[in-house]
Amino acid sequence: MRTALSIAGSDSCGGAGIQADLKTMTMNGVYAMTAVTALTAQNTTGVRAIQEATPEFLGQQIDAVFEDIFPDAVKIGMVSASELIRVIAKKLRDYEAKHIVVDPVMVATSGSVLLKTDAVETLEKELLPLAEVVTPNIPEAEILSGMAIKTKEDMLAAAEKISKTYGCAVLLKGGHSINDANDYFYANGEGHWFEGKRIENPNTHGTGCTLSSAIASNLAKGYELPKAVKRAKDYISGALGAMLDLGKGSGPMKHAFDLTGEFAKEVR
Ligand SMILES: Nc1ncnc2c1ncn2[C@@H]1O[C@H](COP(=O)(O)OP(=O)(O)O)[C@@H](O)[C@H]1O
Ligand SMILES: Cc1ncc(COP(=O)(O)O)c(N)n1
Repeated sequence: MRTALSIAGSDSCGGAGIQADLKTMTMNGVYAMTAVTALTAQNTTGVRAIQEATPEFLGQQIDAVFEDIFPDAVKIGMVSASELIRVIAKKLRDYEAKHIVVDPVMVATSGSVLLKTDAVETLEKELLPLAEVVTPNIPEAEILSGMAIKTKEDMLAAAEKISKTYGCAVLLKGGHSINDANDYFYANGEGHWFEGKRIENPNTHGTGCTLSSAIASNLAKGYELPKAVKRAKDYISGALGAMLDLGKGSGPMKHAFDLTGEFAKEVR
């Protein structure tokens, strides 16, 4: 069985972070492992408190995983502090980790800041150059590219700039635009759109986490990056389309929806 490691924060309400990653990887037929960067006391209305792991303890979790069950892919989500980012980057370099997907989580859907301001630079310098693909949403891409993104053309320019600056592929997610759910993919000097049908579901807590861990799962299974992204888009559409409605705020998605076609055959 193929394996994947999520290095991310825990979300007590189960919709985002480590919990979303475990559900997504499992549903995508991959054995999931974790290294927890922080605990959050969080629900669908917001983040109430954050308790970071110490850098030493985070390093020990990563060692424990790599020395025993070497992951076929690694997804990195919320890492709030520079010291934690540095430990992750060092370990991934030392172990020569494969298929690294970086979701540069900065602000939760509810508006809470999940990455300290001074840590943005560390993330850019230390983690992005290790990534096979980075998956910013529009506000995150504005920070990484230093450009305002107001139009489709701005999305193309920002994705190209991020890719060329950090030497990785970029999937710039359009979930925050009004009319569609089209994401722009740029790699090796070429770009194209991954089109998604916008689903009228206000419950989008954990969409970014889910998409990035679905991409990591597909890379772990041996799919090339563009196909891994396409399948991850199909997965997120299924999870949003299952129309779960829980909690008082932006609720989580349903992962145990009926998988069809290719997916169903693989995970059975
Ligand atoms: N209402 C929606 N309908 C369909 N796809 C969506 C919707 N909202 C977000 N997505 C998709 O979910 C993925 C995560 O996007 P986004 O919500 O922008 O990320 P984040 O959670 O990091 O802000 C993207 O592929 C995006 O296109
Ligand atoms: C622990 C943790 N990690 C990440 C997110 C971002 O969630 P989203 O995918 O909705 O942007 C979150 N709210 N909590």
